[in-house]
Amino acid sequence: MTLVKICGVSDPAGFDAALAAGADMLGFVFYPPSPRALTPAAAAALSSRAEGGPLRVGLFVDPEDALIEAVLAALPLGLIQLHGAEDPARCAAIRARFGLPVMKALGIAEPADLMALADYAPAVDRFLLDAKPPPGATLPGGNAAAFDWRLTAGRAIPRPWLLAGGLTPDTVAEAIRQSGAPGVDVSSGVERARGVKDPARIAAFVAAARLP
Ligand SMILES: O=C(O)c1ccccc1N[C@@H]1O[C@H](COP(=O)(O)O)[C@@H](O)[C@H]1O
Repeated sequence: MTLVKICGVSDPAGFDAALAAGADMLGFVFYPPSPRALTPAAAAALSSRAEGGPLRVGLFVDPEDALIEAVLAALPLGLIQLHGAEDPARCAAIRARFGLPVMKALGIAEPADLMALADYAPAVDRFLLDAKPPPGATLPGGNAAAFDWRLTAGRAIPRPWLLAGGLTPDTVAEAIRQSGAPGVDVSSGVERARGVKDPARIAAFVAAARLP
């Protein structure tokens, strides 16, 4: 079954909808410039709405250790997503220091971009393959931009991976078919306004991703 991550959950309605829809992973953004950013305390309050359930993922962009420490003091995470310019050594250091699996996001626009996967593979547990930020974008992700899904078709990706970037309830099934992705991640495509999750779109996205 396709793994589904709903990212940028920032209010109770979005959290409850992702839970009810059966998402596998929930992403909390700890990157202040994002419209989806949470404080550690706000994320802890949201996360405590349910025991167990989806894996809680902390999304960071070139974080200082102190930020990760502050987040982990407030709530447990199951996975650290690194969505900045962290190199393999930094990924390995974060994984070792915090004893948590790491998912590295990489921007993909052309076949050559997939060559970086081999360098990162020993240092990380998962990959998230996203579009590169479009010109003028101020965030490194969460821009509703897609890359050519055929770039990963038939490619051996050296870690479990999620496809991200511009996915929506209407496109996710075709994206999975074209890319061969074993999992998907979405933020903008399940929002009714930038940074505001839409429960109906979350339900529709998870259902569409799980279609046979
Ligand atoms: O969502 C954000 O605000 C964000 C900020 C900084 C880095 C990454 C971010 N989001 C990640 O980007 C992917 C793709 O987003 P979208 O679906 O195209 O909007 C998202 O799944 C998050 O993992």
